[in-house]
Amino acid sequence: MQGPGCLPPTSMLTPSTVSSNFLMRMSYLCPSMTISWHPQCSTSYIPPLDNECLRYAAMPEPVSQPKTLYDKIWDDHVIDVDENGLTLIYIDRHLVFEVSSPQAFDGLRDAGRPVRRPDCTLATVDHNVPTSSRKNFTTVADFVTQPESRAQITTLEENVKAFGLTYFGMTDRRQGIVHIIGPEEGFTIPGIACVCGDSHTSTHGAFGCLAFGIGTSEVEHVLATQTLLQKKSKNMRVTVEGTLNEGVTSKDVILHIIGVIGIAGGTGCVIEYAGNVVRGFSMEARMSMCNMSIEGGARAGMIAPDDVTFNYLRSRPLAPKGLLWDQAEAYWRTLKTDEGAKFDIEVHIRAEDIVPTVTWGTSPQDVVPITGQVPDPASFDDPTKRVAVERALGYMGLAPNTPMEDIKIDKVFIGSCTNSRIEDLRSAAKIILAAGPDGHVSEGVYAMVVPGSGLVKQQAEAEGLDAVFKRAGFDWREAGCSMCLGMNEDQLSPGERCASTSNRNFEGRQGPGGRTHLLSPAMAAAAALNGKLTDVRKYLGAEGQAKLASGPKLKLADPSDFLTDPVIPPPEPTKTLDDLPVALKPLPDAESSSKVDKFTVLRGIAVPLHMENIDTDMITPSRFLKVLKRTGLKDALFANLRWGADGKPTDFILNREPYTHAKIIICDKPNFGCGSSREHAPWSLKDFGIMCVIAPSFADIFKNNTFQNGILPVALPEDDCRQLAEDGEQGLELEVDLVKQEVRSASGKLAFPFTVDPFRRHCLLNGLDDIALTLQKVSKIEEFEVQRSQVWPWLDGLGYKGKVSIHAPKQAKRLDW
Ligand SMILES: CC(C)[C@H](C(=O)O)[C@@H](O)C(=O)O
Ligand code: SF4
Repeated sequence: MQGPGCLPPTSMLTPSTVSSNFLMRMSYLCPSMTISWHPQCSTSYIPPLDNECLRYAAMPEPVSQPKTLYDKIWDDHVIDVDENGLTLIYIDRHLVFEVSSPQAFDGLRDAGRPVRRPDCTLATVDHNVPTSSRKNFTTVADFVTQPESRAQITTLEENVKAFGLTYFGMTDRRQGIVHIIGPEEGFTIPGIACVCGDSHTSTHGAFGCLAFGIGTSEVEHVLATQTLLQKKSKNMRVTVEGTLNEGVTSKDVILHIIGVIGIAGGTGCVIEYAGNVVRGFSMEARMSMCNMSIEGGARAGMIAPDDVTFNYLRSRPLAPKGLLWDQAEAYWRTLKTDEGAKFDIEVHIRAEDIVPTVTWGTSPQDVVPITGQVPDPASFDDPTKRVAVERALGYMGLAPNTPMEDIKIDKVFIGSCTNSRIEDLRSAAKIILAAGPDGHVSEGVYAMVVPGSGLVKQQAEAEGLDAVFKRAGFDWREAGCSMCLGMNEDQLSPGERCASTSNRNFEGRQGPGGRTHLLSPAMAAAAALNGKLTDVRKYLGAEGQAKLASGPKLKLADPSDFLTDPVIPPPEPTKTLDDLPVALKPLPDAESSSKVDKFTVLRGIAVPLHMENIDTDMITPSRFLKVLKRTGLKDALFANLRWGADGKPTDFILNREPYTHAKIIICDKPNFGCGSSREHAPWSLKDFGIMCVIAPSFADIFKNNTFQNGILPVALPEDDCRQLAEDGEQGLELEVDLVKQEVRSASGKLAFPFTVDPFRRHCLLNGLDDIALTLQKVSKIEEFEVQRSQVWPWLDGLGYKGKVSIHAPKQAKRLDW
């Protein structure tokens, strides 16, 4: 239907026939043009039209290659591309929290830069917050007893005031895990580029947007410029078709997928999840899936938006409203992979093959059906795999071939950004009710439920879920990351075994020596009731159904009843640089947070490591993430391997001569630096003196983070790494020559060429600062922002005045790129 005031069909553009890029291109060509959408018929029209506009509007769009969802979103964010494909992309939404931001704000302060788009930035506290009752909360200073946690929280509070950012603090009922609150508030919407200094930013891709984790240096880059320098990832599609078995949730599906593709299976890729099973999932279930894309090594995960997405978002406070909603929805409906679009990797999963799934080892890929057994290392032909399984079983305290259902547990954790949403809590509560009035947490087991946000908690309480949990002996807590990584008091003790709905089971993840089994919320509830890992289907049979039917009835509450807090523009920054408290004054030059040293040729002792999938929890455990600076992390490097429970040095290789002076790591197994985006991992490497890591492959975020800190990641074939590691074993030096792009042994016997992205090489060779380079393109950024406000007007946040100015950096930087 054509609405009144619409243009005649020849100049009428519907979102399905014309791409936003085309509209954008036209508005570039004809700058006086403004673009609007007609609310009733979702038709784009262009008033006022002059002859030039009409000429372009009448031009057919050039026939283009079919595109994937990722291609479309990527293309809509490109500001500038260099000859090597390095692209400056615009970032629409930035979530900030206390762990990965202090050094970034310091960097801004040091350079005299403001936050470019406070209207597109949202901050909260989650990792460090205690989850004990806040009934008697007065101040952070009184409530948070752990001094370093308190310092991180108060530093963020000072920073949001100083820089004028919207903040959900500990007294705000909207506070919660950063990946829960973004979607909950409608801050996350389809089609955007969304980042956060946290690897599980992939969660937001469930809305059909490009969402990925970044390190602290990149957080600073986004705060200062609202852009990022990125290389486009590969397209990967995982299609799940068929009918799910009883008791199988999206958590089981994603664990199964990671088991199939492996922890590095998605490296260098953005995964699109497709198929009837994914389409049938709720937004909560989709978020749990996309959340764990990073555990499959992918940069991001995404699902095309549809009615499920729109229905979830429509009433959210920060989602567009009225005419803007109509415009946005029309655009969002174009965000799907075109017929015939090419994927670099395609994976097909049969839903019928999936049963309730649980991990047995220390990597998210170590999955097994709950009906299965602990694997036997002897059954692995590949010696690397066999050694990895032996190590994992040793850590987990498990004997080969033990039936999974025989494994006793000490603790149960229902929470984390994977599984702490309302549906997760409902599904756990349903199992408790299906156990009948006698259903109770097994003796000797401690079970906790940590809702993902204050609003999830309130909704759960309105639905009576808290009463179900409490009656069954669960501890009902306040929102936060909690035992997912144990930065607050919620931790496992050494040797304790936990059934956990979180996403990482790395060594020491939930506390040094703690043992983690990943599973769904329903499986976690079943484990709590039984005291051991349990097939949830035992509670779903006729008996369970009867108990459910005769038990207390739960009412479903409407989330919009709780989303009633006023939505207000971000506050004005409260401070100028001169009024900042001493702790927030610019850092002295020596500690400046955005300085990169030059890297040309590095010669030094190379420490050999022979483990695959070395994760960043292993490189720098979570208890060292509480620093406010980038330094002081020398002893944090591989801390759980280097220091015994008594604090004394172990015989780990980095504690032995000559490796205490190592400058290079030579690892002969793939996927170095997987897991969390913590930049503390490269910081601790640097503090120890390691300036180069050589390995067969690297996880994407870790690799970016090393470059940002002047550390060179060199990828060489496994066999070359093995030969170099032999020299390392003998305590011989290696030479890494970035000028010639070659690694040589000291004897000159070995010489292996390598390649590095030309831009990154140039920056390292010259010690250049990314942010200063990006700011050279400020006019292109401004131009993009003007177009963005015209084509996607719903993306400007509240309080955006349409004009941002960037202060000149305090010190002159080298800008010769
Ligand atoms: C602290 C943060 C950088 C980290 C991440 O990136 O994932 C954390 O959330 C984690 O889960 O390990
Ligand atoms: S993975 Fe855990 S620690 Fe990291 S953001 Fe999610 S809940 Fe927080």
